Amino acid sequence: MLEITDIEAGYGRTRVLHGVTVPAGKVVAVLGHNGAGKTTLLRLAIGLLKPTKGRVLFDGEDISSLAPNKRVARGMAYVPQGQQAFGQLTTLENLQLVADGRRRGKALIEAQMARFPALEKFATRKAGLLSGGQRQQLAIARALITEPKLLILDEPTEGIQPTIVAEIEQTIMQLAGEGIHVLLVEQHIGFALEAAERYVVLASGFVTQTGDGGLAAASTVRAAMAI
Ligand SMILES: Nc1ncnc2c1ncn2[C@@H]1O[C@H](COP(=O)(O)OP(=O)(O)OP(=O)(O)O)[C@@H](O)[C@H]1O
Repeated sequence: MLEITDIEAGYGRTRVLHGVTVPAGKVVAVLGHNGAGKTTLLRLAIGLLKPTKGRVLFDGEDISSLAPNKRVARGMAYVPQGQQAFGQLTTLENLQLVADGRRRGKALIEAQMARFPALEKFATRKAGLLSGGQRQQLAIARALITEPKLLILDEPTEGIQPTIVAEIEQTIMQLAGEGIHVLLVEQHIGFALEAAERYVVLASGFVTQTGDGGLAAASTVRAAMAI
């Protein structure tokens, strides 16, 4: 699906990613401390940033210079940090904004409401009044309405109450079961490794470790991150 090979990228003259390679996998977790370059890597994956060296492959095709909208059209979806939603619109209206004009738009909304019962419960509530966790579920639901092959999630559990963290973890595992690939940035190592098939650890823009996911990898990762 997505393969990122030997990437150099940054902002202006500042190079942030140095020779970064991310293996393919159903769920791939990107771990690392603040400022390690995790968000930069996701921005590169969706095309908001172009590499100065290296390749981004999607379904075997080099998409390194493809614009973000074209990547979305090919089946990539990106949920940035921060539980973004249109706060003055209701939950349902937020979903309709993405679903309108799509064949089966109504069915796509219903499927996401079935996945996230809180969204159905609060369908008529303004998104600005939802909890952070519910808004994150809304952001993920909006992305899923585009029927992606690959969902890119930037810190989906940041600042969210533990019950919804568990629900989001369940969702990620379900998605993998449905054949949707996930590229995930997370600060919660246990959460990320439990869900991940593969992981990479980034430090100062370099990959310092890569391996198979699963909770057994947690101590190795914590040692690599010195925490
Ligand atoms: N738009 C930008 N212009 C210049 N430098 C940037 C920009 N965005 C990020 N950086 C720098 O790139 C480096 C990596 O930032 P990035 O946000 O990718 O890290 P991160 O691992 O996602 O951190 P966090 O966990 O805090 O979100 C940092 O040194 C940051 O200051």
